[in-house]
Amino acid sequence: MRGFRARKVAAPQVSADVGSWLPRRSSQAGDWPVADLVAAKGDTTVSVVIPARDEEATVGDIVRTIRRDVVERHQLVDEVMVVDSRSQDATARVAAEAGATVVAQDSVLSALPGLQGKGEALWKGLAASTGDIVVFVDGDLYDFTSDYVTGLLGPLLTDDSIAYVKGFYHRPLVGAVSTDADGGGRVTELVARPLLNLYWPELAGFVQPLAGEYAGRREVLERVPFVANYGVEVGHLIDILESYGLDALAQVDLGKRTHRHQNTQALGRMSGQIMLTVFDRLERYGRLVSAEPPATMLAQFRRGESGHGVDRELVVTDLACEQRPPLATLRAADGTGLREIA
Ligand SMILES: O=c1ccn([C@@H]2O[C@H](COP(=O)(O)OP(=O)(O)O)[C@@H](O)[C@H]2O)c(=O)[nH]1
Ligand SMILES: O=C(O)[C@@H](COP(=O)(O)O)O[C@H]1O[C@H](CO)[C@@H](O)[C@H](O)[C@H]1O
Repeated sequence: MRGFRARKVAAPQVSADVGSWLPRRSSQAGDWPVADLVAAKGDTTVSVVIPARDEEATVGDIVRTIRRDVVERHQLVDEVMVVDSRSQDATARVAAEAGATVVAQDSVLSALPGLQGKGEALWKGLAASTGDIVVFVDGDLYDFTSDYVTGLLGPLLTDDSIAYVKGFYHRPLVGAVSTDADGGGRVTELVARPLLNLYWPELAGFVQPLAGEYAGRREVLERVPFVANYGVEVGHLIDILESYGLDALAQVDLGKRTHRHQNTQALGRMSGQIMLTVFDRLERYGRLVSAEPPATMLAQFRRGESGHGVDRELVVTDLACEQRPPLATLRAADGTGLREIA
């Protein structure tokens, strides 16, 4: 019998577009020295907006680090704002004592009914802040450094063709007794990355598509909707890709990110919110038309009082959420500057 010759099968590859985008639009925080950025800044103004719900343990150090390094020592950042997202703890006081401008989420654009969620906090922070460039930083970070801010600003202050920059990092999963060096980003690895690779393979090059640290030009951020809950990040990536193209997006390696982790039931709800956002965008951009809209109720089971025939507590969450419209449409409709109605 002739020797069996395995058919040479080419190794799977990302698309040529992603393959060329990766080296062209990826950098590291160290590529952007703060002195170069101050020189490049000119009269461009920069706001850092920190969404914070019950982050009294961490928000103060984040604000102090930003103020020390890139407000006082180097005049790179013009505004440090914390959006108090209906906190039940001392987040607002801790942030104010650290030197942040603190706005209560529901006090911004208060003529509108307030919504619950991270995206709502970000949208309100965008409306209340003033910078030409806005940097978003989560308020639950443990090893935050101002490199996060300079790294995200680098591409935006030096290349007008870039509209939005995502951070990426190694993401340890810090447990009570051990740490998994790359175990973090569970929703990213189990939900967001597979969905984006299946339906928006143009975004396959993003190392951390759900990164909570990112920055954008106000003129772009005010022209995209904000999903009010945890779907906000994936919604941004898809909407900005569709409206501005892949080359308007970039990413910067910020090293390592350690943050407060939610439990898996909470991440199950986050996953559902992200999936609903992706399904909404699939319909919106005509990439998939479903015969039936997805349901929005998520039933979860946890230890607790028995019921419904099982020795578990049944917890049902409605994952549906509103999407805040692009802020620019509010201004257009109102005919005044947002600042007046913020
Ligand atoms: O309704 C919300 C939910 C979250 N956050 C903030 O958004 C950031 C990221 O949220 P979280 O840590 O809950 O998400 P995770 O990082 O666990 O995915 C944190 O600073 C939260 O305090 C907020 O301001 N309002
Ligand atoms: O990336 C993820 O899988 C989640 C959960 O992270 P961990 O598994 O707790 O490290 O965290 C991110 O996702 C949220 C939804 O997009 C963002 O809002 C968070 O800022 C980000 O931390």
